[in-house]
Amino acid sequence: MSDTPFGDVDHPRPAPIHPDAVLPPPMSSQPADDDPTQALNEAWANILTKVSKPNRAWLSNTTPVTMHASTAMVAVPNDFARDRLESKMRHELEELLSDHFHKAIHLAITIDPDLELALGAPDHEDEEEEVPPAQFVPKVTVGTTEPSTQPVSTVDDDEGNRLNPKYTFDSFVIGASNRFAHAAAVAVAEAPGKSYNPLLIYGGSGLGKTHLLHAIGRYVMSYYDNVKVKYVSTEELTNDFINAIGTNRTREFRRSYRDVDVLLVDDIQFLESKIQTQEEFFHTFNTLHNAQKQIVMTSDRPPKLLEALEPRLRSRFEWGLLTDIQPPDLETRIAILRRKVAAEKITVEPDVLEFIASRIQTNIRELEGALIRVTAFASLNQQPVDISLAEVVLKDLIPEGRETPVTPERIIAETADYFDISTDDLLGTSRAQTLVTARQIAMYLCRELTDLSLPKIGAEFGGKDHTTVMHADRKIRALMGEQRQIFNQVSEITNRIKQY
Ligand SMILES: Nc1ncnc2c1ncn2[C@@H]1O[C@H](COP(=O)(O)OP(=O)(O)OP(=O)(O)O)[C@@H](O)[C@H]1O
Repeated sequence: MSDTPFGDVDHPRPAPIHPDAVLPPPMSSQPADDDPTQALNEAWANILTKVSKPNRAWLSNTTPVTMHASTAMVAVPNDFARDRLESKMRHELEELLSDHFHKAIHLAITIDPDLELALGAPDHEDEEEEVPPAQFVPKVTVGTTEPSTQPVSTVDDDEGNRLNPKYTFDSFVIGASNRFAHAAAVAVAEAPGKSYNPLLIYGGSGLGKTHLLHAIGRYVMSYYDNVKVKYVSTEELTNDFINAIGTNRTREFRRSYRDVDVLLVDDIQFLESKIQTQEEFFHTFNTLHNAQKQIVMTSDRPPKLLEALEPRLRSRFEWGLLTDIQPPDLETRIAILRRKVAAEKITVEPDVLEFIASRIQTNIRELEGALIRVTAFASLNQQPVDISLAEVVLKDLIPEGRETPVTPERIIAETADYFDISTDDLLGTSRAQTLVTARQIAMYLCRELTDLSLPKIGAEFGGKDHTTVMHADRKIRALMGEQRQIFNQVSEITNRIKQY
């Protein structure tokens, strides 16, 4: 009996192809049948069209190397990609290769760091550098040595942190649909890095996830001394990362995401299929988590349904606490409208609030939009806000019958058509008054009628910044109650969009 790892010495198994083995150079002038490299190139191109969707993105960073007998060698840029191919895709790829070559094919995966450079990927030197542990020291109220149980100062650094001053725990209405998420958010805000880390809040559009994220940030900033809170949407995170790669500033990128005490990341479902950003975020996550810094994320789905997310990232998202937010019941919707009219100091009779709340059931952003339209219409016409008026206004907003989802393309096309301008002009940068108004109305309608986030809307308008969209949204909301012309324009365009 042989003691070699290859079994019987009389019948040695062929030496396995080491992933880093040097294989014969390709002979590109030969026909594909004789040229192993070309044969594999063709097979790989074919496989890219057949591989299952979640796996396809991973293959975009791979390169076929060559064939050697029944072994196909493929290069990937790093360990991360190799792990993924090994653990999730080997079986599928070998099957597809075997089908293509009509014989059993074994896949060998090698790492080619040049590939990473060619892809513009960052160096990995400081992937998970140590950062000092978080220290959350409560602010002390003047005249006492005890920390206040309430936030003791307002957050004056809104610009830097981009936390909406209206999104606080105080302005958040609690109901059965969001009670648990709210309690978890408060627990995290009171003891960041200690109670639940990470906290992940998931649920449908317009249900208050971003509101809670901002409320946590504002609370932490007002309650603790010298804390750094960073709020970011996943689109911004991805863009920052891509820019950092393009300008060789990945170290600065890392510092800006790791030199924080609380990281708030909105809409992490947009990480799906973004392989390099996932990898970068994985290391950022580890660095922050190891230093007991708090991470809070929102998503439209629970992590297990984020199929195109790297498994080790998905499992980390499940380390702490997962909590969902459901659409609010009627009572909560009425309470939200009441809170809203009180905050805006407007008077609307309870039966009208109930009517609006009964008509708009699943999205609180739409609920607020309906209230704005009803009160704007009443103010323009100097009419009391009653049910018959609300019925007229909401008829346009909620057409009878089946509704097809509204897309930004349709909003842009209808708005351009209404103002008799080209879509290029609408999406451009001209400051001519008609174009500015048309652009701002279209942005407002994207905010009101679609589920898109501010950065996503900005991207639809030729790459405008999210703050431009926010400004347009606020401006048109305000103008609707002041200028009949704007109200009519918004209503008519909505009508056309909805009747499409
Ligand atoms: N429980 C609540 N109390 C008061 N206002 C709420 C509540 N829930 C949501 N809102 C308001 O509804 C609007 C939409 O909420 P938010 O933007 O937080 O939703 P979201 O779940 O993050 O949606 P999306 O996934 O589309 O970004 C905001 O103006 C928010 O203040």
